[in-house]
Amino acid sequence: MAVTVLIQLAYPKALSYFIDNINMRKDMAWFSSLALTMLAVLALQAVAATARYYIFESTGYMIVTRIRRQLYAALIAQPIRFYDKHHVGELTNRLTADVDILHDTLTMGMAVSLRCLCVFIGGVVMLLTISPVLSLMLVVFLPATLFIGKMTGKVYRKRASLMQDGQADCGKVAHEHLSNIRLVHAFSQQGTARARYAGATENALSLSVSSSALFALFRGGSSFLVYLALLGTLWFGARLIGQGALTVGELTAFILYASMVTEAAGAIGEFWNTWMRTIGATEWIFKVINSERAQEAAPGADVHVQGRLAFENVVFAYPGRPDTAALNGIDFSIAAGETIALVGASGAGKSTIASLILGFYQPERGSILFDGVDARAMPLAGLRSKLAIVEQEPSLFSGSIFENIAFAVAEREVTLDEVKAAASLAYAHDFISAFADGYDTVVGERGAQLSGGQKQRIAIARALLRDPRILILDEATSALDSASELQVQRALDTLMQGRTTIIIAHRFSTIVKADRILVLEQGRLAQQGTHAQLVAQEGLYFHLMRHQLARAGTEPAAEPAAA
Ligand SMILES: Nc1ncnc2c1ncn2[C@@H]1O[C@H](COP(=O)(O)OP(=O)(O)OP(=O)(O)O)[C@@H](O)[C@H]1O
Repeated sequence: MAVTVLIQLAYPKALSYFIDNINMRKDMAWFSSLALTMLAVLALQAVAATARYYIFESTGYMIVTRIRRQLYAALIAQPIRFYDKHHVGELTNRLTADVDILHDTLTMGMAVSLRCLCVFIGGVVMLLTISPVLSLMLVVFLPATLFIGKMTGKVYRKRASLMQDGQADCGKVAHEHLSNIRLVHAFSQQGTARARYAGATENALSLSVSSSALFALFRGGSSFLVYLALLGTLWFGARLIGQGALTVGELTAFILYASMVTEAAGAIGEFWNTWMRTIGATEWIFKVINSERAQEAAPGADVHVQGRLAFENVVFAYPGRPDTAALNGIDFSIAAGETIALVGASGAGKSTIASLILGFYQPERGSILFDGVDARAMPLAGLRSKLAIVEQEPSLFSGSIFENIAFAVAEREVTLDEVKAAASLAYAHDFISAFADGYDTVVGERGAQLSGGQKQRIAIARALLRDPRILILDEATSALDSASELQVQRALDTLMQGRTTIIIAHRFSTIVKADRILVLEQGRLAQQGTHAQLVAQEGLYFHLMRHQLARAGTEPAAEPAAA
C-alpha cells in the first residue's frame, strides 16, 4: 500500500516537473528517458496494487469465515428458548447476508479507506509545499465534506440495522414456505406464499430505497463541494500565476493534488457510512457470539443414573408466554424400569414435561430429580447421555443411514458393527441391507427417500445405540399400515426393555399397556394410576378414553384385553 500511495503522490509532482521543462529542454532523449522511468514506476504501481488487492481480499475472507464459524458455533450452542424467538430462515439469512456485509467492509472498504487516508495526508503535505496560500482555499471545503459524511453515517447505522432485520424477515418467510412446499401445493397456497414474500421484500425494499436516497444526497452534496473547491482553486491559481507567484506546472500539480485530496476525503466519508452500516448490520452477530451459551459436554462429565425420575411441585411457563403456566405444580415419581403413559388433551402439557426432562428448559419452581438428585446439580451433557428421545416425526439428516444412526453417540467414533447391531435390534437391518448402498445409502433432506415406518425404525436404532436409562417416546399420531406398525412396535418393545420409559401416548393400545398412566389437564396432574384404577374412578381419564373409543363403538373397560 505504501508503494502505491507514494507513486500516486509522486505523479502530479512529476507531471509538474515535465510541464515546466517542456519549454526549457528541447532534448528528445531526455523526454524518452523520463517516459521510460515513469513507465517503470507505473508497472511497479500495478504490481503493488495487485499485491494489496490480494492481501486485503484473502485476509477479509479468512476473517469472515472465522466470524461465520464463531456465529454458527454460538447459534448451535444457544439454549432452546432462543429458538422459540428466532426462526431458522432468519438465522440462516443472518449467517450469510449479515456476515457478507462485513466481508465487503473488511476487504475493499478497508483497503480503499486506508489508502485514501494516506493519500489525504500526503496530498495535504504536498499542497502546503506547493502553495500554502492556495491551500487555504481547501481548508473551507474539506471539513464541510467530512462533516456531511459523519452526519450521514449516524443515520445510516440505525437504518442498516433495520435493513438487515428486513432481509432476515424475507429469509424467514421464504424458508417457512419452501420447507413446507408440499403443504403449500396441497392447499393451493402458492398465491399466499408469493404475497407474503412480496410483502416482506416490499418492506425491505422501501427501507433500502430510502437509505439509497440518503446516500445519494450525501454523494451529490459532497461532489458539489469538490467541484466548487476546484473552481475556486483555478480562479485563485490563475491570479497567482499572473503575479508570478506560481508556475503553470505547479498549478497543474496543485489541482491534481487538490482533486486527489478531495476525492480521498469523499471516499473516507463514504467509508465512514459503510462502516456505520456494517456496525448496524453486524451488531446482532456479535451480540449472539458474546451471549450466554447452553452447557455442553465436558470431558469426564459422566453421571450415574439408574432410571428413577421425579417431578417435585414443578411450575413452568415458556419464556415466550411468561404469564401462562404450561405446567402448574406437577408432582410424580417414576421407578427405574417403569413405563409411564402421559395422557391428556392437546395442550395439556405432555410435550412440556418431555422438554423439561431433556433439560431444554429449567423449571421456574420445584425440582426434577434423577435417582433422587436435583437435575440442576448434575452436568447437563452427562445427564443427557442417559436420555434418548424417539420423536413423533423422526428427524433424519441428509447424510447416510450409517451417519443418521451413529448420530446417537457424540463422544466417540461409532463402528459399523455397532450400528448394524442397533439396526438389527430395531428390525431395520433387513431393509437397509436391501438398498444397493446398504448403510451408505444417502437419505434425502429430512429422510424424504424413506417410508414413515423405515424412518421410525432408524430413529429407534439411533436410540438403541445411545443405550439410554430413560427413554422418551413421542408416539406417532398417524397410523402406519399394519405390517409396518407391527415392525415398529416390535422395535419399540426391544428398545423399552429394562429402561424407564415415558410415552407421550395417543393410542389406546399403548396406554393400556403402560405400568402407570399420568393424566394431565391444563398443566396439572389430574389423575394417575393403572388403566383399571383410572377407569374405575370414572374421572377425566374415563371421559378421554370414552371420547377416543367412541369412534370404535366401545366403552372403556377396566380390563385392557376388552379394549
Ligand atoms: N415454545 C412454546 N412457547 C410458548 N408456549 C408454548 C410453547 N410450546 C408449547 N406451549 C404451550 O404450552 C402448553 C402445553 O403445550 P404442550 O406442547 O406441552 O402440550 P401437549 O399436551 O404436548 O399437546 P399436544 O398433544 O397437542 O402435543 C400449551 O398451551 C402450548 O400452547
